[in-house]
Amino acid sequence: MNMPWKLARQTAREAAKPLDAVELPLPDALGLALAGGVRALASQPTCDTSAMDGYAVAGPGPWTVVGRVAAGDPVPAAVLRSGEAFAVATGAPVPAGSGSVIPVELCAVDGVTLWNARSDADTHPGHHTRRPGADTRPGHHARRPSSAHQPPTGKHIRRAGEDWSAGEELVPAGSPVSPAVLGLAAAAGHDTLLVHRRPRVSVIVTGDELLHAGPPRPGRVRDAIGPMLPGLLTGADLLGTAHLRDDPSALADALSVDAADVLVTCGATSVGRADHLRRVLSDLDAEVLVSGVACRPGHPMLLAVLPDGRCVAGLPGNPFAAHAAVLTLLQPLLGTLGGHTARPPVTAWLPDVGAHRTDTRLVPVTRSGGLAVPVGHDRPGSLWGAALADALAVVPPGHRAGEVEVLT
Ligand SMILES: Nc1nc2c(c(=O)[nH]1)N[C@H]1C(S)=C(S)[C@@H](COP(=O)(O)OP(=O)(O)OC[C@H]3O[C@@H](n4cnc5c(N)ncnc54)[C@H](O)[C@@H]3O)O[C@H]1N2
Ligand code: MOO
Repeated sequence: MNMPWKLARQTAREAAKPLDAVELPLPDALGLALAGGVRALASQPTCDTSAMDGYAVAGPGPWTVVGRVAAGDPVPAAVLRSGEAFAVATGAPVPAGSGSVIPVELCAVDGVTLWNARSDADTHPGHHTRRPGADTRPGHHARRPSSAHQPPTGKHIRRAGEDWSAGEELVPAGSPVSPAVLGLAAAAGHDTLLVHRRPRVSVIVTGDELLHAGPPRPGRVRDAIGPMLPGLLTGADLLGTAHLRDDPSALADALSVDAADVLVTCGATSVGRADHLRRVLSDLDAEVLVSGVACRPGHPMLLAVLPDGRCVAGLPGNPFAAHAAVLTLLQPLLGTLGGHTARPPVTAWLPDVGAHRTDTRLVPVTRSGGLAVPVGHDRPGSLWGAALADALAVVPPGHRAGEVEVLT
């Protein structure tokens, strides 16, 4: 009795535990799952910092410029008093007592005297914003901006801890380490991250009829699964691919590769004379968790656990059936081993494609604006449809038109 498709996926997700956690330098952690939450080692910003090139000011203007601070400088020892200003660069620490920062393009400066030129222009039409160094002609008081306007407190100052505080959890365990997570972790003070190690996979392709180069001919077909698999082993390390004849003892030997966490077999899942997988697994005392799934294509797929804990994913020999089995069983298993939290399903609206009465159909589609469009060419032996598609739509038994899950 074939297992319902949803239950088979769930079973695969729960078939193993996450692999060991390892501390890796940031670049090596890319794509792995966090084994612990990323906590900030320091607040951001660590001190009150200017968000603009300009002048930090205290109290109402005009102000006297009493100092200067550049990016990379320590926090100035000075404490600004009302009527004082400090020239500041974007990213530089502002002195204690700073009420706000006035961007340089809104300032007028004459020697050490600073005005907020924009407020002057606002209240005295005809006066224009002046850049520092522009001709403000000392002594020509009638032409000087003279407003006592005080910019809103805190304007253009990034206060200490405004983004996050030291100790705060920024990204939860189980999240994938994306490029942005790497940048965030560095910003928060980390040189390394604690992540789950990547599952190691060995692939075993079986079949007397398979060719690995050149055109197919009557009785011989090109191996289409071997070339497809590496790109589908998301988040895993492929140790190697063995090509075997239809020979049970060779299959049993290949399944004893103990460097792998997961062994992926291709072919030999069915009931023909040369289909030895189930018998070999039984001889090896494997526990078969999934033996057939109620889905089209791919129903002979299987999942087993060897006595030493290594998992075996059995992909059917028909190439599109093998693709369906990877998305149904192998990817959820690899996700769990790699410590990845399951992501919520992605859905799209699919027209009526003719559901199966008892089995879930996996249908190659392209997606556009929430709509899934079947691409056809979806016979089990052909990867043509899957190659044109950007997802497989999951069509439950009896489904008509409507929203369905899509696998990518
Ligand atoms: N009596 C039954 N026969 C079959 C059943 C069944 O229920 N009862 N199920 C069919 C379905 S569905 C599938 S899928 C296949 C599964 O077969 P196996 O996993 O045992 O694989 P093979 O028999 O070796 O090959 C099936 C088919 O695929 C071609 N093949 C195999 N490997 C590759 C490869 N790496 N690249 C390209 N093509 C491959 C092979 O030449 C066969 O044509 O069983 C059905 N039979
Ligand atoms: O797995 Mo088979 O049809 O479903 O090729």
